[in-house]
Amino acid sequence: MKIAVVGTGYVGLVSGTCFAETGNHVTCIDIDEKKVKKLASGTITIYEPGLEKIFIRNLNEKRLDFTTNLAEGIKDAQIIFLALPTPPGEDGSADLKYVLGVASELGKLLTDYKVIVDKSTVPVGTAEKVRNAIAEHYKGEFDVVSNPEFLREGVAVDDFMKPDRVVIGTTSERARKIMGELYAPYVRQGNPVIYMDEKSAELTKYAANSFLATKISFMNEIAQLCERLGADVDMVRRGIGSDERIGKRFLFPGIGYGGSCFPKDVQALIKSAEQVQYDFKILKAVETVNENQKLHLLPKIKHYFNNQLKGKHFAIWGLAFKPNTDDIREAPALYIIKALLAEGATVTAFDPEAMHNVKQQIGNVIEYANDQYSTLNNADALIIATEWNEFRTPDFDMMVQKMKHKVIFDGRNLFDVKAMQDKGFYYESIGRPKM
Ligand SMILES: NC(=O)c1ccc[n+]([C@@H]2O[C@H](COP(=O)([O-])OP(=O)(O)OC[C@H]3O[C@@H](n4cnc5c(N)ncnc54)[C@H](O)[C@@H]3O)[C@@H](O)[C@H]2O)c1
Ligand SMILES: O=c1ccn([C@@H]2O[C@H](COP(=O)(O)OP(=O)(O)O[C@H]3O[C@H](CO)[C@@H](O)[C@H](O)[C@H]3O)[C@@H](O)[C@H]2O)c(=O)[nH]1
Repeated sequence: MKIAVVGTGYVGLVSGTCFAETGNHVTCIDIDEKKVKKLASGTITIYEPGLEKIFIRNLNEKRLDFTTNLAEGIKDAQIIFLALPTPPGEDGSADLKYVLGVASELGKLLTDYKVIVDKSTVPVGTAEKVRNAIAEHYKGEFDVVSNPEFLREGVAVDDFMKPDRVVIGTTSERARKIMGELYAPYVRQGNPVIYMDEKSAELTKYAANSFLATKISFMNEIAQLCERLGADVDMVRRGIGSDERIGKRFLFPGIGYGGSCFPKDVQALIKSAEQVQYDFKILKAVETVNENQKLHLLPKIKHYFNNQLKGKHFAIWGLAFKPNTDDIREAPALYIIKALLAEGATVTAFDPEAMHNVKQQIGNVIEYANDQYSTLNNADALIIATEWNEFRTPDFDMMVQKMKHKVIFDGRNLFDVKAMQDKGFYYESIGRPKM
């Protein structure tokens, strides 16, 4: 099939590459000239495990190409995906200006039947708005389908190639057939395609993210209780996770959920509810808990240093909002850094993939180290903000040699509490006894 993908960010690039991998011809379109130039010349623009290999393969086999020209990019496409940003607007609701802007441009360009697919995360009613924006300029036949994306950064290729499910929202038989054909290679791997109407598909995406965010905030509150009552959240997590109705996944407490999706999507669903006079109480609490959790380590740190952080030097391991990505959008580490700097402390940080993005965003207000151990020179304490695998079994002897004090505040519960005590560290983590 011939496919166009408008927007070549995390979702657009992964979707486009993975659609090419199953034999389709994909043209990716982006307004960012620099990005398109890089991609067209074979340089990948995001860090996503496993993506580069299939990106290069499909580029070389001429199933994948890149352009800034929308008209050229969609000319031969049977299906046009919109993988455009939907950032929070001023009031927190999803800003549709990118999606509707492109829809309107498409209206001026269409000359024959095409399926336009909302892959972006968009509020209920957006398919209708996209349809209207196109129909304002184009009187011929076309369909608008909602096909939300559920991939996670860091495992995006796997999630896309072997999705738990594919949700296709359309009431058009013609569009349903085309979308069914496109996703057939994935269905053959035993994963369901779930067909529904556009509105239900749109809401499914927000419901999924909000439910997962709720799970995390719930566990973060259980962790708070554990700290106050002397229980161990690791034990509680295992104890409840083995109940199949609860499930083992997404029960890890930490320093709050970040990323480009959960914070904005929870906020957008609260706003959508407000617009139909519904007060989504649970989600509001989920958001508040998360805001507090991002700085949960701060009082612990301040307490340890007798409220005197001025002049103290902190090492930070991990800047990305989660491991295996260079994405720092809403990364808890950035909130911690801001708070430490405001208290007069200094920071040296290391992240395997995200440092270039942090440098771009906050510049040289902190120092950047070339490896995890170099952050520790003269550090009064180490703060762990992202659970990269390489942080899990560090050389503790080397750490001790470099650090001024053997103090660790772990926002991701990487180490065994008792083992840290045996090694002589002062070690505080989330929802577990402190040693
Ligand atoms: N990042 C994720 O893990 C993820 C997963 C599922 C769904 N989503 C949703 O997918 C959508 C896209 O997210 P993302 O993370 O890929 O965003 P992104 O910011 O990484 O990428 C968006 C791209 O669109 C381009 N763009 C902006 N305006 C354009 C225009 N007029 N024409 C062509 N290109 C244009 C930008 O230059 C950018 O490259 C959002 O709605 C998001 O909520 C994201
Ligand atoms: O038990 C857990 C699991 C996750 N997190 C945090 O939650 C955030 C989000 O993690 P994750 O869901 O793995 O990453 P995303 O790439 O943001 O993916 C989410 O957001 C995407 C964009 O909408 C969806 O497509 C995915 O299905 C959804 O998982 C991160 O800050 C994690 O550290 C926890 O604190 N505890």
